[in-house]
Amino acid sequence: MRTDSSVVLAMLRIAYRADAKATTTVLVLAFINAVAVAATGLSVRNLSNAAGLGAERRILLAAAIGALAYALIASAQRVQHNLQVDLTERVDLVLCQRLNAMTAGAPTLEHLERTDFLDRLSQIRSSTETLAGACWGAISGASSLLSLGLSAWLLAGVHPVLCALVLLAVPPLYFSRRASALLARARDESAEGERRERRLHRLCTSPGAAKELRISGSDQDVDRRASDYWDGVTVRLVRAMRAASLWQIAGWAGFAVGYLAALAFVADEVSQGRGTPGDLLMVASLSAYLRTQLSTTVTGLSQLAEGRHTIRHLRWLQAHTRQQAHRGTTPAPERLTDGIRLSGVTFTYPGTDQPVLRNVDLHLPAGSTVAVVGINGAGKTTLVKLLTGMYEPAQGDVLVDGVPLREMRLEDWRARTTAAFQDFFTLEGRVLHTVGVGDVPRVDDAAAVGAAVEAAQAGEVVERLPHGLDAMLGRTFGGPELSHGQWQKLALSRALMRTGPLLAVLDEPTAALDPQVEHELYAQFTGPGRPANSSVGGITLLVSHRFSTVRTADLIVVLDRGRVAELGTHDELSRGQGRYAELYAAQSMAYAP
Ligand SMILES: Nc1ncnc2c1ncn2[C@@H]1O[C@H](COP(=O)(O)OP(=O)(O)OP(=O)(O)O)[C@@H](O)[C@H]1O
Repeated sequence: MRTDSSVVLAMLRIAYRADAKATTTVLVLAFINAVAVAATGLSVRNLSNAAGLGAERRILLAAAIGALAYALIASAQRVQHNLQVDLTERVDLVLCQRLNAMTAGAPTLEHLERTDFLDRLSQIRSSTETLAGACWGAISGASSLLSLGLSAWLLAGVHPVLCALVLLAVPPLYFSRRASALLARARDESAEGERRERRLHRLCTSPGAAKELRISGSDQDVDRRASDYWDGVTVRLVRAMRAASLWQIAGWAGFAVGYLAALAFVADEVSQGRGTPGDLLMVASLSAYLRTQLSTTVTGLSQLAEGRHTIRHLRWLQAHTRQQAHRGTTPAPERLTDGIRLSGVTFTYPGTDQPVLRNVDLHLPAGSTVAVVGINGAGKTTLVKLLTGMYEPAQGDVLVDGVPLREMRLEDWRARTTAAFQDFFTLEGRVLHTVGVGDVPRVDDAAAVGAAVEAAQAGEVVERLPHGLDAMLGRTFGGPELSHGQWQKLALSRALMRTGPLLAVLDEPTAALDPQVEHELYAQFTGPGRPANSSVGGITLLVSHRFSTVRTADLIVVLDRGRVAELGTHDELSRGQGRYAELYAAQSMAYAP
């Protein structure tokens, strides 16, 4: 009950802020509607009784009240409906904005990789409109209950037993509640299947994946698997809907029996001379309205139940993101003197039980270029995620000049870092913007963007475009589509936009580039043209599988199954008998004549 009222109040508050006049009008109209229904019943009775007596003035008065009540019901309902539709859209927009702010504003990545978070998010996304409309459902329900009360009072005037007609509301209301609970449970249980179905069907329709799927002939297989999930979801939902309909039919059947019994009872009373034909007409008229009112109440309550269900998910998301909030307050340093240290860092991804990094102790000296190497799944990217504050270690600390990252203002630290990843994103639109967002304050600074493009050896990509930095990119924006490698060059340019970062991460940012460009870029990243300026003690961290490209780094870290297996310069490590020497020899052999 408390949840119901809090849903209604929360939605009303948003609607009132969006349009105070419209919200107040809806509330007033709902009240008018409730009173007008009782007035029609009263008018029918008086009209019939006065006609029997031939009292002209009473007939006129009753007819005038009836006409006014009918007119009010018809017009108030229409206006109320139109206002509600408009307000629902506006509340829906506010809810979507809040949802986006909540998911995009969370400082870490954890929530985006948790399936329970994503399932709830997708359920809310598909129900924001219902949630936004839940308060109108409740208001219509309240208005109907008021008119129900007034009708009961009028019916009691005919015969006290007729008060019991109000009890006819109980079966439809009770059974509709059960039906709503059934549907909500089925939707929750279908969330996982829906997520998998969407993922697989998206795969079938994305051009990137479609190439491989067509060649291997597995498109039909993936489509069939997606369809199996779809069928599973549909069967479950249809079954729940059928059961819910049966509950609702049972409720209305109870109402119909009671309605007929009431009419028969009053007809009998009239035939025995204990009532007037007007009484019979009023009972028939009020009972018909009663059914409409009840139907509105049932729909309103179902909407409210769905809204309650959605808001529970919403509150869960809010609590989760609040819990994730980064509480660090220490400003990031202007320059590094000691560097970054990992002290006893252990990390396990949420929802898994195997640590990916285990008890890592590591010092990345200020002003150095550090290369991280290791086989697939060794934990290189995970290390990068911890250094950039995307996750917090379960144990141990990441210390920036002695200050734990969890105590530092994360937005400060992020403003002093830059990164390019192997799985970069393609931001379609103007080239200037695609690259410039790497340093938002200078997003429109053509000179800065031009310099970053040159540093990433992407000048040739831009020169070929019809309007250079002003050209539009991507089919969505009516521009040309670039090759994967060309997009990667622009992504690298984006990462080189920030000047003087304290940490510059290059996590396999050249995987799609030709070997010559890759070699030149790595020579630049480990030489004087490194992205992190050594005058502020900036650290350049390179992640690579190609040992030949990282040999000039000041320090090489070899990760193996989440542990630091070796540490040193290329000369030191290649002279030894360890993993680095072994992998380096294997790669060199592959290139030997
Ligand atoms: N979001 C995630 N949730 C759960 N486990 C993950 C997640 N991301 C990575 N892992 C696991 O963590 C381990 C290390 O992954 P990571 O991406 O850090 O390796 P890597 O050394 O960068 O590999 P690669 O060279 O293939 O890029 C892998 O075993 C992987 O399965």
